[in-house]
Amino acid sequence: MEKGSLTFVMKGPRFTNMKLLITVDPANAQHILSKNFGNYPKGSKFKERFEGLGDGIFNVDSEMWKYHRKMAQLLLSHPQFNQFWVEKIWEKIETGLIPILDHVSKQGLEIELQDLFGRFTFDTISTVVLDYDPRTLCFDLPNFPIFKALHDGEEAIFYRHVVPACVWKFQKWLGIGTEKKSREASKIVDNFIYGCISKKREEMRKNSQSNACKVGPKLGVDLMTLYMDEIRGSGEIGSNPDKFLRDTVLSYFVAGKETISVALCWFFYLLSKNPHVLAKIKEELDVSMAQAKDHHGDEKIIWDQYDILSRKFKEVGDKLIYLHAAICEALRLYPPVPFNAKAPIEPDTLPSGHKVDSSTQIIFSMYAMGRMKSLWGEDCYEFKPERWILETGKIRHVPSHKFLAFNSGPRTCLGKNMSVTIIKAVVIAIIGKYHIQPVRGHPIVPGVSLVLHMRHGFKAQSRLKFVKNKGLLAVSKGFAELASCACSGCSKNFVMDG
Ligand code: HEM
Repeated sequence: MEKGSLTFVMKGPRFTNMKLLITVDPANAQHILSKNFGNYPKGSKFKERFEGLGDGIFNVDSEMWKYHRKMAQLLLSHPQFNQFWVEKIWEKIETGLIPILDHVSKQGLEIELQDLFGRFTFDTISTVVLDYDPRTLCFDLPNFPIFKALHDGEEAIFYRHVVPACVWKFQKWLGIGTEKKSREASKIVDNFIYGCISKKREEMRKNSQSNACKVGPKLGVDLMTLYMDEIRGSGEIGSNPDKFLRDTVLSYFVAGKETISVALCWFFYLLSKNPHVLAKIKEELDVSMAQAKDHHGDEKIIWDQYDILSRKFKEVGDKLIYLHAAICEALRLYPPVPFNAKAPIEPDTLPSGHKVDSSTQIIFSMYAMGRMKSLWGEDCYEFKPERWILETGKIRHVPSHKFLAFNSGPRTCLGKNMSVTIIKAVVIAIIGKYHIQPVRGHPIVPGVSLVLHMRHGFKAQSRLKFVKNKGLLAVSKGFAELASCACSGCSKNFVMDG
């Protein structure tokens, strides 16, 4: 594609009236996502394919979309919200992720990191969105039906993108294939979310009663509390507030869960293939930690003191320019959302000269755009964080219509900063203490779906790092305190020999 035009047109079988325009041209991206934004809403086709998301932010246009965007911005600028989710993330790292990595490292076991990171982000997103931690991180990585349900839902949506609408609609009518799975998945997801909604209502009721007599626990600063507070008596959300809340919450799960976990997988995979980048990240981290230590003289910061790491995170995290660049670089090569689809309402001519109308399905391939010599240079296939750093040492600004990982224009991802911060926290917590390596011979290739998963998962081995004069790092503080598993389902005790 790169040698010729950056845009080409494909027609589907005659009876389907399918017309696909596939583009990797940044000028087209800028035109569709920003300059002529009004002509490219999500539209009815998108809504049909993603119908399970109902009236959540992903699926809606116009006033409803503005309403969701306003609410999200209200939450993101809430003074306590930032503190709330950063604390929750470190808590999850300390009590969920690290004990499992300690365990597998000491026992010399293999671990499926895609699954592990998926559980970590599920618990984290659930806490941030619902103020409820489902505690799915467990030594045995047992099955939670909600994971399969989310996976089946995603598969069905992807399927709807690749077959003509008449085919999947017929399957839906017959109740077979991915459509059948998706219907069953919906019930599981609904049970989970509606359960959380009623629990939250009960908490709010108790809270308002106890507030009347000025005692009682404070409610969290999560997304659902904010929406519940806002929509009381609001006419903007239709006649079924619980259905509206369910759609809203589900959209955030879809937005955050898989995207961050696959970003983490590809990041650690790239580090394992590029030890020189890992060494530079560690070096930068050591310098920042030493500076933080100097500022707080008496505190001795070591890798397994997550309480101190988390308190210093704001101070240290923002200074980690090389790590930030490495994260952007990984997202360039492996964008968690690998493609995006759009269609115009009115006929239009794209900057590439192609004419489009409402029957044209426009597809951007973010995956291909991240690997184009014309955009990134001859070394575009290399993992080179340096390309993101200016001579002044600051992060280079790359226009979002060229680096589309977080979308561009008015519908830019709202979780961008949060995602980068979560990835930074996990990387900081892991690299100082463990060597992560893919299991030899395990195939690592991208799958074909809405999200850029590793098709066969990420089987890895984790070894405890050897530190000069200290020998193997001790079992983390979090784990030493946790003799039993921290998940919600098993009551196993894991007694570790130091
Ligand atoms: C590495 C992680 C992430 C990546 C790569 C990513 C990427 C994207 C992309 C490509 C879109 C545009 C989708 C579309 O138009 O169909 C998007 C939208 C969105 N993202 Fe993210 N996302 C990430 C994490 C998150 C997180 C953690 C949240 C919040 C919890 C979030 C919230 C949203 C929301 C609310 C939208 C819809 C914006 C709108 O339509 O106005 N994202 N994201």
